[in-house]
Amino acid sequence: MKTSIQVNEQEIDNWLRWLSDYGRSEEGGVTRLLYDESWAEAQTALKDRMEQIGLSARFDGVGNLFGRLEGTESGNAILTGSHVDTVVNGGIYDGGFGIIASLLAVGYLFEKYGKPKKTIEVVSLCEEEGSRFPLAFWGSGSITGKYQKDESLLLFDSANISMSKALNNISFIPDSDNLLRKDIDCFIELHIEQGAVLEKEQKSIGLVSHIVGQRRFTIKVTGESNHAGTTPMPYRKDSLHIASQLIVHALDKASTINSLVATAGSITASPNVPNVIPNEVVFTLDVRHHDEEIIQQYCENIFNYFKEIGAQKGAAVEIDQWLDVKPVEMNKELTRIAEEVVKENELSYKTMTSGAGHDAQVFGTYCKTVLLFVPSVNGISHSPLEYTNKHDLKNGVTVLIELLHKLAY
Ligand SMILES: NC(=O)NC(NC(N)=O)C(=O)[O-]
Ligand SMILES: [Zn+2]
Ligand SMILES: [Zn+2]
Repeated sequence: MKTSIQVNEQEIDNWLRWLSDYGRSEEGGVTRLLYDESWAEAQTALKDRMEQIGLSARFDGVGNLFGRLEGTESGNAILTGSHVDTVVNGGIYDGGFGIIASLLAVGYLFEKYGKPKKTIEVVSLCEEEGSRFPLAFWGSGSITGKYQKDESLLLFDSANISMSKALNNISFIPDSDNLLRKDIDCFIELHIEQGAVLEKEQKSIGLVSHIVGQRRFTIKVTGESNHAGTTPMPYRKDSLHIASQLIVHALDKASTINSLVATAGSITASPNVPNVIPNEVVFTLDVRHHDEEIIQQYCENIFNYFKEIGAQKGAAVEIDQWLDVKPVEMNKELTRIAEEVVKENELSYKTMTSGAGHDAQVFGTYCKTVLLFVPSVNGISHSPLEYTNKHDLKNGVTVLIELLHKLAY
């Protein structure tokens, strides 16, 4: 039997477009990087929205924003939301949808049923993508104790601005210095799939059983600058030539391992001049698989090769790992309840693994966690072309409302 919940499709779309105006890029995407101006404006505007729907809103010391609807019974809070930051020129749904959906869901429940038994908190997590500083999941990582604030504040972005300076430049008032939350019952994240599986299989909802593990590295190859015309090929220590060989090896090797993916997404050469042999190349490597052992073997293998090539060519190869998130299984019981809701609403669904990283992965090792997907048109994400049909957004919000209703009322 279908339930009587009526969600207005247009309202979801309006709210998403409203949020995406903070950081709108020329290409029609969104760039909201941790602690930049658009980020600060978006969080402040979200705080106002929270207050408008009757939540008591507050920031913690790293800029996570919580909107709390106090329950009538004492006990730990149900947390629902996603991340407010984006990649550079990303889409409007990644992260934003989970926050907007949670606000709409909690607003709807409060209006229709009044106070819940269990406290519900909507969270707009400050950072997940790793787009500005060499760390990711800063929001969920701070709440769950994965990160120590003092150490992370010493990190620098590509413009050489420290995280501590970036944080000081924006004006939000944290309500306490305490980041770690010990009063969370469970975390619910609704997110776009960012892949094409649901669309291809014509399913409305994805129930995530596992999230892949992920490691990220920055690799620096130091060779020697010299004249591009007078230095014969055998005499060179060309850092870009060496880095290319390393990248090709890493990616070719990845292609031979089932389900493993590796990406060299960022590269800079110095001095980056046409007629100078580059003395230094810095590139990143992002490695993912659902089996930690396979990630481990792959990394050992390629980094041995990196060292060998470096030694052979007389160049230094430094490998700095700055992200390590393990593959995580979502909570079976919560996922079963979500499945029940999906079935009650006569929605088609698929149980699946997530190849993208999510805050749910960090919460997943800390408290009961469920991750739900709605389809992405053409599977496109991290792009201004990211899109989800309005009726799919609506299905997601409906499921979230009912799940929260079952858990909190
Ligand atoms: N859902 C995401 O887009 N997550 C991304 N960001 C992190 N931190 O994993 C990613 O790269 O998969
Ligand atoms: Zn993303
Ligand atoms: Zn995301």
